Amino acid sequence: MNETALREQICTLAQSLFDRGLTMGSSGNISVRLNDGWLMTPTNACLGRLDPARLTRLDAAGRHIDGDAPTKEYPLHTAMYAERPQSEAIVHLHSTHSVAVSCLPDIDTHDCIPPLTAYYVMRVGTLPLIPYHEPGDPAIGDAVRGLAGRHAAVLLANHGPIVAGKNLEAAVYATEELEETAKLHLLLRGHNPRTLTEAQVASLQSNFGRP
Ligand SMILES: O=C(O)[C@@H](O)C(=O)COP(=O)(O)O
Ligand SMILES: [Zn+2]
Repeated sequence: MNETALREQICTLAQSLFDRGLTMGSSGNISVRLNDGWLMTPTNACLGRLDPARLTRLDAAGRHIDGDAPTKEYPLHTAMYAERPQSEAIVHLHSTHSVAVSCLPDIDTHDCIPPLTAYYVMRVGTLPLIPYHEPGDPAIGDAVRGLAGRHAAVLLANHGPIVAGKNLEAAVYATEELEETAKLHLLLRGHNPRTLTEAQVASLQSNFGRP
């Protein structure tokens, strides 16, 4: 896809996420890798009303080339890309149920949501928790660096998910699946749900595992 088409795609998918209530106000940010840098959503922009011409372009060193000022989470996005050469896009939202899970005191920090459905395992896999950082804190890059190579999605404590994909559509689908599974997880708390077995998860990973 050329840069013009990528700009249009970012705005179209961002608006779709916003219109369906998957992030609110000016929360959330999206980026896409280019040959020589990245396109990112600007800071303080509403994902429902992005202008393709005002998206931020950063060069390969993370310098602001044109467009509005970048999302304050650009160090988080660039750290994740550095660990994931196979990923071409990243989505961060404040999707309500995922944020709710990120605030629970008793979650498994190595994998915040159990394997409830096959589609969740196929799209998201395991979901580690990154300790709380202030939004925009570049130190979060260090926390992500140890995990993002092995995990396409991580959950920021008391904040929300950040999800990488082989392209923007894949990152959006995975973020949506994470949110729906977070909702299921909260609905099922206290009901001792049957989860997929280790063998079932291993089979899904080998048949459908994400890069
Ligand atoms: O939670 C935050 O402040 C950021 O992670 C966010 O979601 C929106 O920040 P900008 O992308 O800088 O608008
Ligand atoms: Zn955020």
